[in-house]
Amino acid sequence: MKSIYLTGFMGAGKTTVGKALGEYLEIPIFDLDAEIEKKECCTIQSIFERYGESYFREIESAVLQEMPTENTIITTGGGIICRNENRQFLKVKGFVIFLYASEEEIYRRLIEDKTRPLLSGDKRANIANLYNERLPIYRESADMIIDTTGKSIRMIVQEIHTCLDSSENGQNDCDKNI
Ligand SMILES: Nc1ncnc2c1ncn2[C@@H]1O[C@H](COP(=O)(O)OP(=O)(O)OP(=O)(O)O)[C@@H](O)[C@H]1O
Ligand SMILES: O=C(O)C1=C[C@@H](O)[C@@H](O)[C@H](O)C1
Ligand SMILES: [Mg+2]
Repeated sequence: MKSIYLTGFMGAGKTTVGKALGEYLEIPIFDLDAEIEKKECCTIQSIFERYGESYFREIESAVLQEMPTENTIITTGGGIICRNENRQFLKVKGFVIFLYASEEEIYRRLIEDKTRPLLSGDKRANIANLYNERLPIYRESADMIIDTTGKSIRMIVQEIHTCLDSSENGQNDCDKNI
């Protein structure tokens, strides 16, 4: 089985859902942000502060390509779909599940968060700008879309499981209209 890559905006729940999905499906899981921090011995925030976003994006692409491409769940960072190189990699190597959440819900989930460098400053405006810019790209690069808005982690995991089953049977009608 090709590895499953969870994509979506910051706060969509990739890391949280991915961990629960890995436990449920008994599949190993890697979180790209955590792998980057391990490799650089440094938090994402410090990487941005010390070296800037473009350096971070280089490391992110390199780490993406180091991850197992079979029988694994990879929870990506919210910006993985920004680079064409990454989108091509995901398209060829993986099965991509876009975890959607409404902009309002993203804001609610991240209201107290101080760890995401791209949201420092005017959080509401930064979310709005990035969200509108990225939403079509998440959609286009997805093999499956799951709406997480207002759902518990358990519900989302079960929905993904059901959708994966129907996708294996040649059907994929999960949240196509988002
Ligand atoms: N379905 C959900 N319902 C309520 N809260 C959620 C849900 N999913 C995630 N959260 C909360 O939102 C916050 C962000 O979740 P998480 O870190 O998993 O997002 P992420 O998609 O991995 O973000 P990033 O792109 O920055 O890595 C956490 O506090 C998490 O508990
Ligand atoms: O959406 C983004 O661009 C990011 C999301 C996080 O997962 C981290 O990868 C980093 O904060 C950048
Ligand atoms: Mg995450």
